[in-house]
Amino acid sequence: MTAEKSSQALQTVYNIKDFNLWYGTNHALKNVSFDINESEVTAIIGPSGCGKSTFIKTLNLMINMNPVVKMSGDIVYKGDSLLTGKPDLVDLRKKVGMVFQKPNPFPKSIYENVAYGPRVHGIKKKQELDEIVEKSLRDAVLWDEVKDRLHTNGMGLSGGQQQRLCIARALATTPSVILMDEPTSALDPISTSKVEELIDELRKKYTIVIVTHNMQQAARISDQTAFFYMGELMEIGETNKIFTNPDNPKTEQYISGQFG
Ligand SMILES: Nc1ncnc2c1ncn2[C@@H]1O[C@H](COP(=O)(O)OP(=O)(O)OP(=O)(O)O)[C@@H](O)[C@H]1O
Repeated sequence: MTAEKSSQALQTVYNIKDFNLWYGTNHALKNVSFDINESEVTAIIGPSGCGKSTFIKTLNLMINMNPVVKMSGDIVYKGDSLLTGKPDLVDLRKKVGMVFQKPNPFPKSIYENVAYGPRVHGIKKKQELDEIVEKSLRDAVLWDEVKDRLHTNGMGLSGGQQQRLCIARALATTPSVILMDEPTSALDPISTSKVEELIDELRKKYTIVIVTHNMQQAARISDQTAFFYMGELMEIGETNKIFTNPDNPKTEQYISGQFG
């Protein structure tokens, strides 16, 4: 957390209130409450099965694709309830982009991967699409590597480049939030550090929520860290504090590698 950020009043992007989620009878998230602020990186950490992926998939309601899921409490996104309101899912996913664990470019050209979202949202003019593609690829720090081969297949890029292409694809619809579910776990160390540098750039303009198993990564890149354990939010706080002086003994045990 940078000093200048902590001194500003940050807007709340998500207000999560007493949120519960069940897969059938499996109570996967229990009474989770916390806020996610604009222009911050929030890291979600915790052992396997604690509900990290489930939680991040609720933030753009991707979780609704699973018919056995039931939810209670609320997740309020910029003042609108995602549970009791009637959110327009196309619009929500335009504003809340998502990047997954394994890079998943479409089997199309680099250009088409990035232009796809804006086209779906009604942008047809070639010049406008060209500008969006260039800007998104620049913002994803991929432009220089691909500008001479925009019309070759995105699947032909390296894993790390593919992940930055997926980030460019998410940026192309001008979201305000980017959700990242273990975005570097399939990448080599060099690609990982490139994506981490990119996250450090993106934090200036976007609110980022990242699930990670890598605690050094959470400590390096996030402003606040939420530690989940068996579906409960055990502790949330400023990242420095969570990693140096957590309040909850379970957090201490997890970050010191005693389980997980
Ligand atoms: N599609 C699903 N159907 C039924 N239960 C599920 C489903 N997805 C997850 N669960 C259950 O919900 C709980 C939380 O799983 P989730 O995948 O969110 O944890 P996680 O912390 O992301 O784990 P990992 O770190 O291993 O990815 C687990 O008990 C899991 O078995």
